[in-house]
Amino acid sequence: MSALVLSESLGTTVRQPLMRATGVSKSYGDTIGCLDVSFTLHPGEVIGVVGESGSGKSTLLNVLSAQLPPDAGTVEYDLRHRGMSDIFRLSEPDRRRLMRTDWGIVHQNPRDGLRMDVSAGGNVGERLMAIGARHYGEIRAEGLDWLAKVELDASRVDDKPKTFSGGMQQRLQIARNLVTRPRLIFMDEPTGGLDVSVQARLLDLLRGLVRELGIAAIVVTHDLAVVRLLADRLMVMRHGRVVEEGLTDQVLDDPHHPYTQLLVSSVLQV
Ligand SMILES: Nc1ncnc2c1ncn2[C@@H]1O[C@H](COP(=O)(O)OP(=O)(O)OP(=O)(O)O)[C@@H](O)[C@H]1O
Repeated sequence: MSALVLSESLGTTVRQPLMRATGVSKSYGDTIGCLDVSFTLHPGEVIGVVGESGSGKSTLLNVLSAQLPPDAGTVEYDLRHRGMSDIFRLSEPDRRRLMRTDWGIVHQNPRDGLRMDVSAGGNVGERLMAIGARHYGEIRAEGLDWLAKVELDASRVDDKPKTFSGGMQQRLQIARNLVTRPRLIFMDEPTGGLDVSVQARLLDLLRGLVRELGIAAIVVTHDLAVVRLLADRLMVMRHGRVVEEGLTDQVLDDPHHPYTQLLVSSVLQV
């Protein structure tokens, strides 16, 4: 009997999953996006999804974040007042509320996650208003607090993100996502397209915030350095399937599947 089942039968505390994917598959005509993916994510846990271009990472992330319905399989999420629920069986307003209040999505391109014609403070503040905040002074104070957390100068609060550098935009996108204290964030290549030195600082910042706030995250990247730093667990994808999974350090230091061995060795050769 597994430890989990044993503890359940003994009535002791069992960690409730935050998200559970079961047999998730999605194809585009004859092309496989992802195939039969199953995993469980616990509160505060960070899972990295790696694999080469076209392996199905973005497809999986889009299904998990309710942006793309799967052809088969289920994605369940621990809703605050309803417990584990299939996200694709929720009504549209319920799903929108979940995405607005409990989830965040950090896009690779900050332009996809920010409103470029709204001030930096407004970008953060409007997320608070979307969950019911109304007091202007408090919203502005919280906005300034979050700009400081992501190391943006308070003097830029009224500037529009289109006047920011790529790294600054990405930090603002992170503030906009985290200000509502989501329980889960989805990140697609969060440091893609940034200079190496900017990437390192951003990763440090992200890691600190995710740990401090105890947020769970699913991070999709082809960059093993990103998951080494951020992820507790790894899933390695190839041709839409998960070919290997486990604790990040274990998978990267002692890869079992030949494809993972190739991925790891190709990075070491660089
Ligand atoms: N909208 C689409 N229409 C048709 N095929 C698609 C579509 N999106 C993805 N695919 C195909 O599905 C497969 C998986 O693509 P996906 O974008 O999920 O991979 P990925 O690992 O995220 O790649 P990348 O790292 O390049 O973003 C690929 O063969 C891709 O060509």
